[in-house]
Amino acid sequence: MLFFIGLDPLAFRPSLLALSETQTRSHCRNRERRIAITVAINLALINPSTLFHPKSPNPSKLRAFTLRCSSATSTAVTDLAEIPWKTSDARLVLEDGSIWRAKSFGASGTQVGEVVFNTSLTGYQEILTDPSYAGQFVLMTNPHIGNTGVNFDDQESRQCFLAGLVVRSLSINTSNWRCAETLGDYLAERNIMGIYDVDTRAITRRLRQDGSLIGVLSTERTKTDEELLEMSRSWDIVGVDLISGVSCKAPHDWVDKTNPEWEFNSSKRGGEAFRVIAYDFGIKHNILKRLASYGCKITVVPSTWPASETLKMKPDGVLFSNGSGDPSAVPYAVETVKEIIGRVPAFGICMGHQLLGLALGGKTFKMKFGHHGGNHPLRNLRSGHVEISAQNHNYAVDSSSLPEDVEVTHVNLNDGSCAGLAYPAQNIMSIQYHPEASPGPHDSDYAFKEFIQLMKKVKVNS
Ligand SMILES: NC(=O)CC[C@H](N)C(=O)O
Repeated sequence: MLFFIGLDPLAFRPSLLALSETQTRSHCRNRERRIAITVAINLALINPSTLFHPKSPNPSKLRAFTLRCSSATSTAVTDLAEIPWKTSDARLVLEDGSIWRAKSFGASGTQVGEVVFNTSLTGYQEILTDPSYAGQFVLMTNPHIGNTGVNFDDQESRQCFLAGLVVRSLSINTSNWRCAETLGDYLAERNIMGIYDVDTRAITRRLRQDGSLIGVLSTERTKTDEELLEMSRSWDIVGVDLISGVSCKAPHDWVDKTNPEWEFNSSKRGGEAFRVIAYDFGIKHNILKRLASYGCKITVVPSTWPASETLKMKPDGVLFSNGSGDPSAVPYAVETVKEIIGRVPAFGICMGHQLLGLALGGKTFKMKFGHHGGNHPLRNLRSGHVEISAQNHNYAVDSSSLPEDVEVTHVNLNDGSCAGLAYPAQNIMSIQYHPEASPGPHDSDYAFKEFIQLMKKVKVNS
């Protein structure tokens, strides 16, 4: 390990830095130019006498190393994702009147959305491409984001639907062998705004205290704070149909292109085949991948696909997917669910769970700040087991509004909210969280197996 006083490339101030020499050498060899640039900047700007090597202080060795890094990267200086000395050029104006100055990355412009915080430590790319985040700014509580760049295999849908990304510290280095481009470039190409160097802890505390807030993100100097505040106060996400903007436009068969190397628990592939119709309210690819892995042949249909057409296709089961926005704002989807349940086994995930709750006669409500992250504990009330789950929702089913014969199967252990339902008489099961995770722990993967067993039971008895 190398310790030295150097220039913190993010804060642009001298700090005590630590680098693994072996790691840094291998980064240089493996064309990881950005970390080499950081090393070169830091080492070039300091007096070798301030270097401290715990094992063998050897300034000449370090100077030689500096030169190697500098020459390896001398043409790459303009490649830096963001220049560290950039000053704030963006504002996040929240509806409560607070103004947060930040630095921009990705796209520029002005964008309105609901600010939510996500506590996942990893998986920012899956989060960016989860359609359930449509209309929302995702604030990552993990302070360091962007260090693995992005690749094109980990996307959860065809595009980024979220309103923007808020991070504390944007990594100027990308270090991962799968990295295809930097996070900043990826967002800019998709016209998604991002900000960094903003106090994400303070914003998170505010959201926890006051609940989710609408905000406006802007890089436009011509817009006054008052104009942006007015914009945030005249926009709302409640009661808006967001699923029609994220759903596919036509039915299509899911072709699983997953490289088996990346597949979680692929041993079940090739088993008994079940024909599943998956309603796309903003479906994540990993739900389809997991179903395929359990032996399902899947046709994905748009959110407006008539129930009568689905029933004509004679599926073994229907999946109601995750999706964006307020479930009570899409009565047409609730009607479709009502027409299907009782005729075919049904499985609802997140938005699908909420729509099933409404179709069964229950009510949904908006939570204070929702659940977004990969560390939510819940209890399976049937088995008594506790699972750590991946969650992403702002609405929930009100357990007390459900008819008596609907069973609450899972409960969130943080706030006691309804995390799962079953209505055995109609072969219905649903969960508020994400058994496919991505990102997140795989404790709940067994839910797919239970859906398979439900379809199998009905198939055998029919
Ligand atoms: N992931 C989801 O399906 C989200 C469900 C719903 N849009 C909510 O925020 O509660």
